[in-house]
Amino acid sequence: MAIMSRGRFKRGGGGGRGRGRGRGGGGGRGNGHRQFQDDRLSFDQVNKHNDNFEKFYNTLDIVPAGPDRDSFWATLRKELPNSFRFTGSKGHALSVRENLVTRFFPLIKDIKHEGRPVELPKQIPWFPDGLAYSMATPKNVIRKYEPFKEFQKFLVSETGVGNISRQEEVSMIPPMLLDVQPHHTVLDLCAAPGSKSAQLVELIHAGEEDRVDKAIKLAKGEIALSEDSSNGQNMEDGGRATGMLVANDVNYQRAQMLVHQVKRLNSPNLVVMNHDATMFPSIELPAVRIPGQQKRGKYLKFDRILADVPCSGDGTCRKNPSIWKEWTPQNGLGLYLTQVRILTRALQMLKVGGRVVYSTCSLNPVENEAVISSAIERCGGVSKVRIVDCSDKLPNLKRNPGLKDWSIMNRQGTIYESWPEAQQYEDESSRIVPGMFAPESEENIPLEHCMRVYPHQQDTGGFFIVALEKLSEIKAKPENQSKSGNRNWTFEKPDAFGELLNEVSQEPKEPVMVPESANADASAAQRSNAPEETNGGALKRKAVEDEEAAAPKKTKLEVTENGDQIAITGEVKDAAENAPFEKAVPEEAIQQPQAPRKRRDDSGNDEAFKYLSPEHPELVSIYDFYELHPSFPRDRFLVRNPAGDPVKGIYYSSQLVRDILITNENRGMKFVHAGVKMFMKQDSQGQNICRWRIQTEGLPIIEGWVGDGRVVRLRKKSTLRRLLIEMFPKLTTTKNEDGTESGGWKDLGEIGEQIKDLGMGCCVLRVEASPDAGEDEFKEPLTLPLWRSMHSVNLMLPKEDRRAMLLRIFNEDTELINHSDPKQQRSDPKSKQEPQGSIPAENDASRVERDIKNDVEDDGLDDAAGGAAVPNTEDGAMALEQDAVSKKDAIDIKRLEVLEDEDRKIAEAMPEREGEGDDYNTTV
Ligand SMILES: C[S@@+](CC[C@H](N)C(=O)[O-])C[C@H]1O[C@@H](n2cnc3c(N)ncnc32)[C@H](O)[C@@H]1O
Repeated sequence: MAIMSRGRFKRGGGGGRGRGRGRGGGGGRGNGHRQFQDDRLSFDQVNKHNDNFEKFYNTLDIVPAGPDRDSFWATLRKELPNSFRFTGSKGHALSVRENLVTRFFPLIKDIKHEGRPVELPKQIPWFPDGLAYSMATPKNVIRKYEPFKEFQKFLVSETGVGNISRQEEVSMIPPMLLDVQPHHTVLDLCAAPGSKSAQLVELIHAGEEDRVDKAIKLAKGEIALSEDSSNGQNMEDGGRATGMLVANDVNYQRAQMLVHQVKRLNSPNLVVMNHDATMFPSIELPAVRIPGQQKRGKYLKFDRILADVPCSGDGTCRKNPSIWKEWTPQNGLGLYLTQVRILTRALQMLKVGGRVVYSTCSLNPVENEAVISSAIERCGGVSKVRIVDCSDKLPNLKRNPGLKDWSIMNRQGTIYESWPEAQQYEDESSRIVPGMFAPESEENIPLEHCMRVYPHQQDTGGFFIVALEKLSEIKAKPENQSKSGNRNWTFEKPDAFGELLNEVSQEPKEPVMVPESANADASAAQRSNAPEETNGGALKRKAVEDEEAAAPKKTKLEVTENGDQIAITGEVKDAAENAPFEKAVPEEAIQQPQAPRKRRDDSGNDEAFKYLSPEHPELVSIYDFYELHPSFPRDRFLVRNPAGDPVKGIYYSSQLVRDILITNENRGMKFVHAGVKMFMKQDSQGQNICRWRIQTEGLPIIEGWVGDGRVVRLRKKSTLRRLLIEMFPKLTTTKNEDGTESGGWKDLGEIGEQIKDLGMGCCVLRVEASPDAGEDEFKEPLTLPLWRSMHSVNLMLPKEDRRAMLLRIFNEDTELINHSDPKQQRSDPKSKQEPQGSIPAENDASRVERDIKNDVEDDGLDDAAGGAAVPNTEDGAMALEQDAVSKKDAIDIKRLEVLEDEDRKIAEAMPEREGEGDDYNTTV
């Protein structure tokens, strides 16, 4: 039986707040059958013909005429299969997969749809370890066709807790070609809605669970140093991943969706930003002292960058059939310049030796090969930027090489073979420029190393992917001197003298630097900037000035018509003014109408990120109560209010994220998310109770370092089952006639004694596992937060998560019993027995209610909690809060569904193509 692991890094937490509703979940929505028919009809009814679309790609001969081409068009006219992958550590992912195969394959095998037996999900042959599946039955059918109900429930619930990620098959390719390592600094420039960011975060945390386990055992002296055959693993920083993902999107609304998506990954190594990628600001690193010179900062360079750029998306017409009606050549032409700018900026911000993967879900060479050759030209040619030959990567992925030659179609449908031909007929206002055509042969750009994935090759959407490596420092040409911006451009061989000068000017100017202070071992940041080969190595390094450093402009506050104060960064305004064509930068990026409800500081940040001193008394009380091991880092706790006080929540981030947030404070950077919620304030009566309870989100990160005094160990499934079904089971025993005691803690199996002796407050429930587990035991470990009240104990899980776990572990759809609910207590005859001693109201209900309301408001949960009856015990209030969190998730997911499912909403979020008729460029 697969269950959630105790993973340090786990989507949805270590078994906690699963969001069992998943995007596009649809489970539980009424009216399913009618809806099901409607959706199917709309796909079938769309006219899937467009003369220009077909003429353009047939003329380009992207697929040779004959059966191949017929199959290409026929596949494009069919609905897209449903695909998903298993996530988390490999062992864990394999066990969830086993669940799919053993429990659901037999069910699916018997389903008939449209008179034919349904095909079982098939392993995607190119995806590593057989951990991704594709299923011919479209998503809509699975969502709404009654016989799939159980399978859909499984998909939704496993997606919710992060065991499964539902993602288009082709969308899984770009992150796989980035070759991400746990120490890498990674930037996802156009990240919303975030499916590739999720994959990248997983790759950064790959193997972390094992490394941290080992580091904990070492720190606690449970294994000797000699036993630690680290197998070449980097055990730096307690085995934690030292890398970072910066996930960015220019569109505020979509950046918020991105936050929602990636927040669930509970990664302390993640930052979400909201900038225009064409002029993404340079991120400053902490200053270091240079002997005899002034302090100076330097700029973060990335090991890996994903540029999954906005595109016309014609490879997605299986999912977005209205592309058939709306395709025009303008779509691709209009996006070219933005795409070149994004890729050029990516190359500037890349480390030498680092890698950019550029991808689109468009088939149009103007958005693909032309962008690659134009960006390489702008950055100094093939001696500076190399196209990586990935033909030996993902060996089972069928693909075509990139095009070496192509033609351009103008707005009227006229096709040009070359720039001189276009120049003859196109007027000054035309968008067509020399860079849109195939490069000159002297440029020697091996475009065949690009990768084209066509829909008929493995029954997917269409996709373009290429990996680029930076060979040396670059100085990008001004746009008006390059083929993407100069209509009179002609190829000139980079002259050797100019090259030399260029290289000399790029030479590191600085002597060897040393960290500013011992604490400037704060040099996660410095290590992060070390060249690829030496990363993770010495602290001493040479400073490389980022000549292309783009400083974010200071934020200016302007007042809108309705009186709201909004922040306008000069930088975004510049982006708008220099926009390659109208609407290149979404209106809302300039004047963000839905800008955050609370502007919390003057820097333009939606959020304040203030780090606490490791000696802060509240933190000290936490270390003491939870007996936190001294090896757990104490300088990475932050709060999210401008005053920097631990009022409601304490968050945790990685060291590099901390360095970056601190150094870039008040630089006009738009950080919209960072940090994992680790502790929440809980006002509790009773002495010696820590007022900070561990949050499910942060539990996997800290649980291994919590001292034995706050850990309860559970071995039996039956014990967990009881804790899942019963909320707040009483601990007080009942005296029997023969003088013995029963009930209460005595009914809690192997954890009874432990709980009885445990001081009140929050603790860690560690579910122990063994590979040769018996019937009533676990094969995989699991960790959950538990609350010990004076007279009861309770898993801190919302009801929905309890139900999802009961379903997953016990295959049970059981009613929950809430012992803190007076109504349920009345109807439960057991609860009428007089317990030993009286049970006073456990706490001051109004104070707890206020705490919870505050928490709720802090997280924007006010609506979710509104109207719910407030119970009159602390227990009940806690349950209310858990449910409120769960409802808030449901609301977020609803929002996400609306964004994803409604074409119009996506169109609004894709304003660069607004009015151009093509709104679909997401491949999720
Ligand atoms: C193809 S989608 C990205 C899909 C995403 N990588 C994923 O896997 O979920 C393109 C994204 O680029 C964003 N975008 C458009 N122009 C941008 C710009 N100039 N800078 C940054 N992001 C931009 C859009 O808002 C959109 O979310």
